[in-house]
Amino acid sequence: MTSHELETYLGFDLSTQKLKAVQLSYTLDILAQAEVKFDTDLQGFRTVGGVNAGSKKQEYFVQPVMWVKALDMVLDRLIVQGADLSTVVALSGAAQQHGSIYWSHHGVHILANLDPDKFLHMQIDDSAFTLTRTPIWMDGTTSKQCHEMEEAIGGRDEMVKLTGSKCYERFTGPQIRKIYQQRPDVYENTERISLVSSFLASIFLGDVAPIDYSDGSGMNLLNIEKKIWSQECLNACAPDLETRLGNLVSSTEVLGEISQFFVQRFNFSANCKVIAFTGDNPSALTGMILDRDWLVLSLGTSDTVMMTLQEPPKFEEGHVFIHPTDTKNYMGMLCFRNGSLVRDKFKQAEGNNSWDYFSELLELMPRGNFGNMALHFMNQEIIPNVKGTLRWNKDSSSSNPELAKGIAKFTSPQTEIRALIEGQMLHRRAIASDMGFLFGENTRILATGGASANKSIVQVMADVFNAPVYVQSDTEAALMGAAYRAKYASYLSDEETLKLDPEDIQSYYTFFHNLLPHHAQCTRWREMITVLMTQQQD
Ligand SMILES: Nc1ncnc2c1ncn2[C@@H]1O[C@H](COP(=O)(O)OP(=O)(O)O)[C@@H](O)[C@H]1O
Ligand SMILES: O=C(CO)[C@@H](O)[C@H](O)COP(=O)(O)O
Repeated sequence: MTSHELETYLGFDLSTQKLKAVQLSYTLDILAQAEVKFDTDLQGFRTVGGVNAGSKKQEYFVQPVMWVKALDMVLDRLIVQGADLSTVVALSGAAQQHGSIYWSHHGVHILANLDPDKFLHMQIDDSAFTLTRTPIWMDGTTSKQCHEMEEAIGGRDEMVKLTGSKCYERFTGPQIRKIYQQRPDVYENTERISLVSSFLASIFLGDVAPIDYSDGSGMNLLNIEKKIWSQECLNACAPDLETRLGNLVSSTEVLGEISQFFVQRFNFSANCKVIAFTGDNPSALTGMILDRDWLVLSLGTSDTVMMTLQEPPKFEEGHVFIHPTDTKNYMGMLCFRNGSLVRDKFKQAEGNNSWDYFSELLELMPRGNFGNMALHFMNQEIIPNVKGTLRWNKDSSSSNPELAKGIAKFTSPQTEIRALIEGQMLHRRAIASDMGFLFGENTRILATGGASANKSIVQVMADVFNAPVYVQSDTEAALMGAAYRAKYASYLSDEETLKLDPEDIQSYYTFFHNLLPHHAQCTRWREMITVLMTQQQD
């Protein structure tokens, strides 16, 4: 074994409910894994689903000290699992997007002066933060600030054009503005502001870490075409913000070497590199190792679509982030609220509360459902912003008053179920196309999330998207993506790579395919993938 082959990589994912860690070998096999669940492992913080609800409607926060304590624990658990951290050459991480952490002057000082004889949480305690209850992505209390920021820069279209998203309540810019307006003392005393991802990176680095382009795209503050902070948006948010945010970096940037604290307490090598941390959604895209032809369709509680785009679309209701591994490209993300919860309701109402029976009914009807169609937005949908149900049949046309009214109900449960699933898939396809995804011969769909276990639903997906569908059962793409980026960033910063002509430096996608040539598409997941469908004939 060469000395290179002994190298390992570490990835972290600080998601809403838990902190996870994985150590990968040189050949990307899992050596050790550990996790800390906030609700059960850190009960003192009284979280439900990883968060604390505030006294106001839509108010959600977390005490950042809980995350610090979770880091102490997850590293201990990794070691108990047999992890030898002295072999880690690079580490990176992912975290829930949009949350903001407010460092005090003391906090920044403490980061650089950690004592290896003490736990992290005994040093990075409440006094490290000017705000001890940090707003997270679930918080929806900033409608006023969203409106003000859009107004200030010339309207919603301008916000979408500059930052890739209209102002959303959970996005960091409106959240920071709320703190500036409602807690001016806190804002004044805040030395630096981190995202959850850069907060975690900061602890490893022993210094406040820069925000990366991809996660920074979820703030309504970053000009995604120029890859710089947008002065218009900063001005619309809060004064003297740029110095508090610091520089931006690419998501594969080497930030520096790990802090001495970790060398002495956990036996890391002093040369271990800390790579920029990013948001969990961009990190999930890197964990799947997909090229441009792939569309990810996650069928979880809500349905989420992710894609790579060459141009930033001016699309009001989606999110456009700078791509995490190819900064010339963009990542498009669409969220649909009426996903599994609607499918669950139909399973109960029409399918005897059984997925098997639901699937039988779905398969009873042919593709196209004899022209019977439906769209069910039981909750207010995000795209389009509507609520309600519309059913129609092959005789309905725009001149037909039945279309406007909608048909009350189809006559058979199988027609209902087929109309629901075909309607959902057609809707996702149409919006992905509006966002700029180019469907073609090479299109591949990667299905994930709870409902991707249902082969009848996946079959409809293949029919509607007219493309092969692959099912990914592993749900830890964000975590794996973090460890993969650690490896790729090590390659990019390796002396041999730095000598290469820029043309000869491998892209992220090529790098992983060359590394694991026996793995076809979706390298790391191959053993879990079943090709369920090839192209369908009409
Ligand atoms: N066999 C199945 N067929 C269709 N849907 C399923 C099946 N099994 C689970 N689901 C759906 O998966 C959903 C949960 O998906 P999951 O990805 O675990 O959610 P989360 O968003 O919480 O991660 C459930 O609400 C359920 O509707
Ligand atoms: O707000 C968003 C994306 O815009 C969420 O997806 C968060 O990034 C939280 O992710 P999880 O921890 O729940 O996976």
